Amino acid sequence: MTLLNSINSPADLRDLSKAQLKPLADELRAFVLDSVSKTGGHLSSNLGTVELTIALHYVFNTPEDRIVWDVGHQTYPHKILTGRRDQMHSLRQLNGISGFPKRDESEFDTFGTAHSSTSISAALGMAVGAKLKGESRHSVAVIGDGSMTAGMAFEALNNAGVMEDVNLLVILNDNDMSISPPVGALNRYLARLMSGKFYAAARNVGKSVLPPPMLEIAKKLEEHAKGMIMPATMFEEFGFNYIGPIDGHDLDALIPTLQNLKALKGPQFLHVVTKKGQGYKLAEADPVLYHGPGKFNPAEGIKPATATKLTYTKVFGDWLCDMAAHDAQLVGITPAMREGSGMVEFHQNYPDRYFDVGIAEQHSVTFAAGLACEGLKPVVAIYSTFLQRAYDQLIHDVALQNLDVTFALDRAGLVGADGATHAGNYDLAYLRCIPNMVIMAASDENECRQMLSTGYYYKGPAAIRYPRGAGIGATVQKELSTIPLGKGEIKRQGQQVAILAFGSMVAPALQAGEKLNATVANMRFVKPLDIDLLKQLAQTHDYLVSVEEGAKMGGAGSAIAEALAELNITKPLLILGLPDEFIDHGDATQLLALVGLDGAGISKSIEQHFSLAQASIAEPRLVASLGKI
Ligand SMILES: Cc1ncc(C[n+]2csc(CCOP(=O)(O)OP(=O)(O)O)c2C)c(N)n1
Ligand SMILES: CC(=O)[C@@H](O)[C@H](O)COP(=O)(O)O
Ligand SMILES: [Mg+2]
Repeated sequence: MTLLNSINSPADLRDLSKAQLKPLADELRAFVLDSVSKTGGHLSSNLGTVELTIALHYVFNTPEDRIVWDVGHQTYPHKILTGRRDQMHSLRQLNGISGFPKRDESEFDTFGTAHSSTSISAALGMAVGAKLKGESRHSVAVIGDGSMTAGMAFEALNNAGVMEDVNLLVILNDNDMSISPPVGALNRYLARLMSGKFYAAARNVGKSVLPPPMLEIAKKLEEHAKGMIMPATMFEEFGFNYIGPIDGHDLDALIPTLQNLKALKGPQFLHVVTKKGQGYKLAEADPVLYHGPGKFNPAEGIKPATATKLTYTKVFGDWLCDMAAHDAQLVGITPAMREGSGMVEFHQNYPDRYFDVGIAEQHSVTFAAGLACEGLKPVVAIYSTFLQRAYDQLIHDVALQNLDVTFALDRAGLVGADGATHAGNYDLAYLRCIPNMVIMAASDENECRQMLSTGYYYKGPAAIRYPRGAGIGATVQKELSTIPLGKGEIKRQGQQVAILAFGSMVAPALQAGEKLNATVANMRFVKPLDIDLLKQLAQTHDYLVSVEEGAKMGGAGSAIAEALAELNITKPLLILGLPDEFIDHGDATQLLALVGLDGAGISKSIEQHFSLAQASIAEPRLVASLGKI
């Protein structure tokens, strides 16, 4: 690893000869594979951006020139070349480096990303910022073909295409893959562009050898010629100078092309073609499996899992198939997360009722609204964090019209290795204030299935939230039974303290309940809240505690506080949940313990808050004066 070890910043890279870049790429690719196999993380996309990363840092004067990586799951080569090689072992772990670009991690991470399709907007902002400040630096957005499908990318193209004198380069990294195979008309269009490869390649050869003044003339001639022999590309119609497609693994093509593009003014568009998983045969053959693997042995590849625990995602996927068999009106929608949302089987079994709409969360929700208008029963399977993108659609298109759409909200709460960008911490707060919404939080696998049926049969918008990964190991019944709307249940009867727990917090609340001899209620519904149960618990206990795996501000605890105020009940209430700060990556169990949301943390908070340690829990009268109904 001699070359790679000598690169501690892109300045070192720029000291290398062009001949050294290919061997460097080989070392970098081997390093990425070795490193990800030890930590887990996004693999296929990173193997595919090795040469592009080298070429960008070689040609552009980073960090003065800005590179904005879309999503940022493909930035491991970038991290390695920008001084973080020795920290890769800590990737996505507590106190380690992030799996995505982060502005406070490195000056080379010009923009924090992880939710897709933001790069062109951000790079355009930087390009206009440079222009307004009289600076001549370049801004480059690198966006994948999957991420290109989102409306936001087109909003940015639309804006950028009329800015004639900005130093903006958009690079489309086309590997003909999203996480799963790409979908939609854009994908079909890009394939058509690829089939015009010969013409495009011929153009590029001319462009890559000509000096800038000649290039301008060549461009004019080419435009003239194109007008006669073939239509301009869509990107040219948007006002960009389109170059490509070129081979994104060929440094001899990438470097001169980037050098030439750097010399041109105005919005430039480079279409590069790469292979997801490049250089590691197993990932090339199955880029889906190797998109975001856990640890594995690269010599053997990922082994089929033996007797893995049932995940909530699988509970949803099974329920979807069963409900689809039961009700022909059911249609399932995913914004580009077929595997992550557990919809592979549904896709296989019900191809005509399965809709992968691409990375288009906003569209997915309004599309569901339209289907509901026609009497169909749409189920939108979406990660809690990605539903944030479709907030107006949820309010304006679904809830306001009280349309019958079921939202299966996966990855609710802390997600672990992906960190703050992907944490589903806000759904309870942002959903709760929307009229007509029913909101449920599953405390175990069987309840998740029951809640999905309950939400499905509720005639209006309903959301069921459940966490990433496995549950507590509850047996899932086969029938499609429901639970009574707006009704919680008491799981443990204690005294003095009543813990009102939501979803994933029921299990640790029960542990705390054992320690404190507290009553524990599984509230089940954040909306409608079980007011009768709340009143009963307030009447029979001295202290109330709410606990949720979500932002404390505006969440389920706030709902309880509001309800108590409306009922004119004065009772000490401790609200436990996630603090008002972004929580970085790390193991989810570890993170929950750190924020005090494990059994020990919950009981400790209760003891401290109500000074229960000093006052014996067996003698409740000693502390009862703190509050009364
Ligand atoms: C708004 C949003 N929706 C969904 C995702 C999940 N996601 C992450 S990467 C990805 C596929 C992106 O495809 P592409 O941009 O082509 O990159 P590739 O994985 O092919 O390198 C998806 C759907 C996301 N990060 N952001
Ligand atoms: C980059 C991205 O957004 C996805 O790849 C995400 O990391 C998947 O998360 P899960 O592993 O929870 O499905
Ligand atoms: Mg792609």
